[in-house]
Amino acid sequence: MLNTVPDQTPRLHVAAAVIYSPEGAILLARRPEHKHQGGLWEFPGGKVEAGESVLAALARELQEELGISAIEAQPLLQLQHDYPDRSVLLDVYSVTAFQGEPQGCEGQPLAWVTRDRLREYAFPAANQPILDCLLDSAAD
Ligand SMILES: Nc1nc2c([nH]c(=O)n2[C@H]2C[C@H](O)[C@@H](COP(=O)(O)OP(=O)(O)OP(=O)(O)O)O2)c(=O)[nH]1
Ligand SMILES: [Mg+2]
Repeated sequence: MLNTVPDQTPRLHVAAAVIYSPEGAILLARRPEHKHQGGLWEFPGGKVEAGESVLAALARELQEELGISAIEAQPLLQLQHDYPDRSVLLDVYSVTAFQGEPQGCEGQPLAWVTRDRLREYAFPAANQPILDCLLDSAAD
């Protein structure tokens, strides 16, 4: 008999931020080795909790992971990616103003990177459309 149970892996909803310094550099954080996609560089953020808005999740994650308060955030892009072990929906925002000095509150290394050097960092596979977007952008 055919297995008629639909293959529906729940998709993990994640809010992530492309955070700009006043000089236009972008903040990257290195994921801890033991986590999913560990050791790779990411745009800070994390899981949207049940009943939470994406912007509230973004603000909460930036506070928890970096100790900063987002002041201005604009939607940049939304993308889906299926890893062998997990499916994600990344909701990516540009954060162009924030309060506080970002710190790796969870011990994660941080790097301020100019757009022309983004290619030197290893990202999770899901991030390719974000990088394409940032590298294609003719803005500033
Ligand atoms: N924050 C972030 N997550 C990303 C990026 N690219 C990418 O594939 N992901 C994936 C990795 C993870 O599977 C998921 C984020 O989940 P996470 O485990 O970091 O979530 P979290 O910050 O809430 O962490 P935790 O409390 O569950 O430990 O999204 C990215 O650029 N930024
Ligand atoms: Mg996170």
